[in-house]
Amino acid sequence: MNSNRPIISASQFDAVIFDMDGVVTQTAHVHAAAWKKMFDSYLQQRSERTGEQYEPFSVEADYTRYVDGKPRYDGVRDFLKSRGIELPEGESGDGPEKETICGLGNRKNSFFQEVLEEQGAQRYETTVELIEKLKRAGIKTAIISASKNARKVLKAANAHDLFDARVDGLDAEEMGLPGKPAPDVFVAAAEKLGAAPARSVVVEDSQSGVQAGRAGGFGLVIGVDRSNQREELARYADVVVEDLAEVKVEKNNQSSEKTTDDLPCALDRFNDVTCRLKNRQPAVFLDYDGTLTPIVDRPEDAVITEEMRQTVQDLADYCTVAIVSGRDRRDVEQLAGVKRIHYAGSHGFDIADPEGRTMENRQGEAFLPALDQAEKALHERLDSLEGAQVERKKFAIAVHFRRVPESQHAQVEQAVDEVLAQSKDLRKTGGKMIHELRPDIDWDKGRALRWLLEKLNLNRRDVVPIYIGDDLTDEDALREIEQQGIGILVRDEEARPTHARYALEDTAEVRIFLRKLHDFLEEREEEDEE
Ligand SMILES: O=P(O)(O)OC[C@H]1O[C@H](O[C@H]2O[C@H](CO)[C@@H](O)[C@H](O)[C@H]2O)[C@H](O)[C@@H](O)[C@@H]1O
Repeated sequence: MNSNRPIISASQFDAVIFDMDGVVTQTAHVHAAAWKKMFDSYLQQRSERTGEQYEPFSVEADYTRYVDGKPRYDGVRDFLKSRGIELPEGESGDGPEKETICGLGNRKNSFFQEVLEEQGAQRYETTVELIEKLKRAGIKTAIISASKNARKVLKAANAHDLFDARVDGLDAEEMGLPGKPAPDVFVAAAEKLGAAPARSVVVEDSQSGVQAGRAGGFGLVIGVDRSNQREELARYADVVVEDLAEVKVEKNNQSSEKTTDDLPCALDRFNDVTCRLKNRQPAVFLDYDGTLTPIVDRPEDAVITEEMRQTVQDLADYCTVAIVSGRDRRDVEQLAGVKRIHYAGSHGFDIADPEGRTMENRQGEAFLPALDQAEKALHERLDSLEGAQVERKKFAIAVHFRRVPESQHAQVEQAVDEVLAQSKDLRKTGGKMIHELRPDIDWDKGRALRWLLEKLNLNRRDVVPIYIGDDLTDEDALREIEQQGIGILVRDEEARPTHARYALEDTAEVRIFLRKLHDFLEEREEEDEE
């Protein structure tokens, strides 16, 4: 069993759509018995008439070879050919008594229905267990099938009551839906459940089925490999399992309830990350302080290690990378020293492209006079206070109190509040041992991230934004990509609510994660080139 099990999380998905045959029900033995009954009786009649002897239908040898998975009439034709028999095609309306390809096919179908009634069908109990877990997690389920016998099969397998919605062969005919690999039946099932395809999962055991799931823009496509076709399924599936017992279900951890302590480790779940990246490209957004460098006493001492710098630089060869910092853009550009990437400074008010050209985003300019005034007033009040540090960024001012004795922290805050009171254009935000004054407009790291995605034409289904950050201001960005992307928090000792999905413990783990991501993308590109 795969130790990196795929996860269906209620925070990410509203619905799961199951294919019937091979995923929920096991009807191969029913089909095999019906084929045998039909072919053997036909061969017997023919022998009596012609005097020729024919080898009867063998379930072991002939089923997979001539009829399994094939449209009904193709199966009849191919098996008869193996016995040296050729028959006219006939028409789909031919009665079961007719000696035509269609007639014998229809005879098999009526035997199938008889055998189904006599012997029943079986269901995969691990699939049923998964459906029950999904229900408990509040995730809706639907069943789809191309078969016009689906209702009978489900009833025979005692699986007819398991689902919230159904789109089978009869429904598809009535609705005029094309079959797989067209995605229409899956999309219709999602619609019946009131779920968007992007927030729905498709579970399929056939190649045309996973292809349909991918074509429909479903958020996750799980291939179930029942017949040794892992590679073929993996062409379109995000993940392939041998059995649905491998799939985990996570109940909804509403962001407001979820805390940093609840997050699984992004390194342990790296397989989930690569699953999300199947046929998609990441766009990586990185915070600086606390993420690429450990937090230190003085902001000017937060120097990136050469190893980290090189890792980010290498990653930038394979995907879009941006450093999104609260620092002044030029300051963080210099400290990070990574070339040919995007930089967003002052919490996203100041953005430059990989050539260092400022990107058009002029919202902060109007606030420069207010910031200049506030900077002056803060220096007047705080320069004499031991340990206090006023850090001017182009579009924000940080007041650091990490080195101020705790007994004087209130004094720092009071000074900041007094300066704030003098300006109607600024607002106060917090961070790690800092107070910040920023333009009082609806702009933050999250808005900047969205702006960059739009600007770089990365706001697409085949792009997965990944954001890594540690501070409160990073939550704006983590919230922005909560559904669409992968948010990773660099954890602190103290737990707090978060919009991240995974956690890393420190900057060393951030580097390992980024290196693994680089290696994954590099390997994938090499494989694509082969
Ligand atoms: O968005 P970021 O890149 O994480 O920037 C947030 C703030 O980081 C810096 O301050 C923090 O790191 C300092 C150095 O480790 C530390 O001394 C301070 O206590 C932290 O708050 C930076 O100086 C600020 O301008 C950024 O807003």
